[in-house]
Amino acid sequence: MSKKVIIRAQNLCKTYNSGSEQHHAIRNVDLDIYEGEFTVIMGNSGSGKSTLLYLLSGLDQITAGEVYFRDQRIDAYSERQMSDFRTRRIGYIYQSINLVPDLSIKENIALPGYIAGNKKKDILSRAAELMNAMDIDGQRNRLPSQTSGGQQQRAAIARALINSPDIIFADEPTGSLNMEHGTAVLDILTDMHRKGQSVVMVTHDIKAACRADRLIYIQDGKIGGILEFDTYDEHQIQDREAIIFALVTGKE
Ligand SMILES: Nc1ncnc2c1ncn2[C@@H]1O[C@H](COP(=O)(O)OP(=O)(O)OP(=O)(O)O)[C@@H](O)[C@H]1O
Repeated sequence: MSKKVIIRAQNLCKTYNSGSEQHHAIRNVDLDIYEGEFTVIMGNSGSGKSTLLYLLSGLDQITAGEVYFRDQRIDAYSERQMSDFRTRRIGYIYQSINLVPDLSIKENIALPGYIAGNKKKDILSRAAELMNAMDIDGQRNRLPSQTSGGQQQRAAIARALINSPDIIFADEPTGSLNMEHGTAVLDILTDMHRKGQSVVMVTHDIKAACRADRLIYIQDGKIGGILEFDTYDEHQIQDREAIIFALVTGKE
């Protein structure tokens, strides 16, 4: 069966201008992200991973090239279409978690549902289902500051899922977590992917990268290599780690 493309980038470029200086962060990238796959993006610090994630998800404007979501060109969207795309089609998980400090865990999770204009009853039942799945039911009425980093990141994942997005983008979702919490978050993402969710995750962590169906290595704003794997199986983790390590160190 042929794979379906969910996000396509063609000749994608991003240049940052700071004063008289220009920095070409993404340089002529052609890339397909497939429906239902767990795609991982790796690369050195400053190689352009976060920038690429922002461009593929429509969170930042491209300098040149084209970005497609299925057959629609998102870089040509009107402001209204883009806002609708961001609210309904994608879920974004930030390394810094980014929960609203004055809202409870439940209110944070529900917020994008209200922004999308969904019915309160539906939002609350979906939020309850997600809090249960993320094991944060007991924290529902607490402020983020009254919960652990792992619970906050699980709440951020629930928030990203509230509108049942077509694709989840996660920028180093385990970066601020200890190993136990980080593994729990990876297990949740892997489980979502097994149920058919398309996931794109940036990570520095080779163990986390082992969850990938497809690994994209970014080097100086270009694609430096791509690895394709079979379905993730914990028993193959050491082999997979060695393959990823060889790609990453061979390119540095
Ligand atoms: N707003 C900006 N203005 C100017 N330069 C920027 C801006 N944002 C990023 N850059 C530069 O673009 C390059 C790519 O940045 P990006 O954040 O995408 O890298 P990254 O691979 O995600 O890095 P890290 O792993 O350290 O998070 C870097 O050299 C960075 O300094």
